[in-house]
Amino acid sequence: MNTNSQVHAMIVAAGRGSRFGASVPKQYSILKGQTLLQLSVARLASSAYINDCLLVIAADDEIARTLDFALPIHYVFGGEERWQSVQAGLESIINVGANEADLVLIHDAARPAVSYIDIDNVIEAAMYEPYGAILATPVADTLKQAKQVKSTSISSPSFNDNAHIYAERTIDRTHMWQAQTPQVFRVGQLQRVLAYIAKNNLSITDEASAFEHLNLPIRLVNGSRQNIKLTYPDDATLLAAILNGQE
Ligand SMILES: Nc1ccn([C@@H]2O[C@H](COP(=O)(O)OP(=O)(O)OP(=O)(O)O)[C@@H](O)[C@H]2O)c(=O)n1
Ligand SMILES: C[C@](O)(CO)[C@H](O)COP(=O)(O)O
Repeated sequence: MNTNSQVHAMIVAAGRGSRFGASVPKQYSILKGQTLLQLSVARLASSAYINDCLLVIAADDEIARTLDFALPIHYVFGGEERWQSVQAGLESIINVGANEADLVLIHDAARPAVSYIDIDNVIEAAMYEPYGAILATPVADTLKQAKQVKSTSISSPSFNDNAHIYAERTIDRTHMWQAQTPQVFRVGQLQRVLAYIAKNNLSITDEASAFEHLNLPIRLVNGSRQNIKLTYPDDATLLAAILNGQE
């Protein structure tokens, strides 16, 4: 196993942040005086394995290039789906000479609280893997599978008058983990599995899923529960508290 592979880092930042609902894409929300994107680049910069970073941005992004970053930056335009943004970034990395056995690290711009320890842990784990490794954390809460039921009773004003959500069943959480980023893969292997996703018109929400479609093993590295993704409005308060606590 090539345990001294070069690491090519990319941050995916081409999303719209629709669930967060801000006036600008959430990666440009300000916390502790910087955008989430700048904070996430700074976290990658804390790793000795990472010396520059590819930013995958939207074609109409007018903010990224106005910002200062803690690493030398290159840019590429993303796609409609997150995995297509990753694929665009990967093709750019390959086009500038990445080897098949090199490692590519993919991180969400929306996860600025990742620790350098976790970054180095997942990189070092991937160096001993033929396909890759991702940060993840065991599910802590009881998991419910939900179902929507049209309401027949007098609806409470706080509920949608047409339907309520009910618990259908509980999912055994014994072996359930929540995936995070960074996710780190062999360049050539990620290129192959994303081509499979595209060819078969499949939908995935993380790159590890593409390997799972082909029954290829991706190692889970236990990461901090502080590595949350800014997704919904009330995540901002939690993320600010986490960042303050990490000082
Ligand atoms: N087509 C896309 C979609 C998402 N992302 C990036 O992937 C990360 C995680 O995705 P998510 O949290 O879903 O971000 P958004 O897609 O922006 O959020 P939403 O689904 O609420 O619109 C974010 O940093 C986002 O910028 C991307 O680069 N390209
Ligand atoms: C990649 C990811 O952050 C792992 O949990 C997550 O899948 C991103 O999903 P999103 O719907 O694009 O936020």
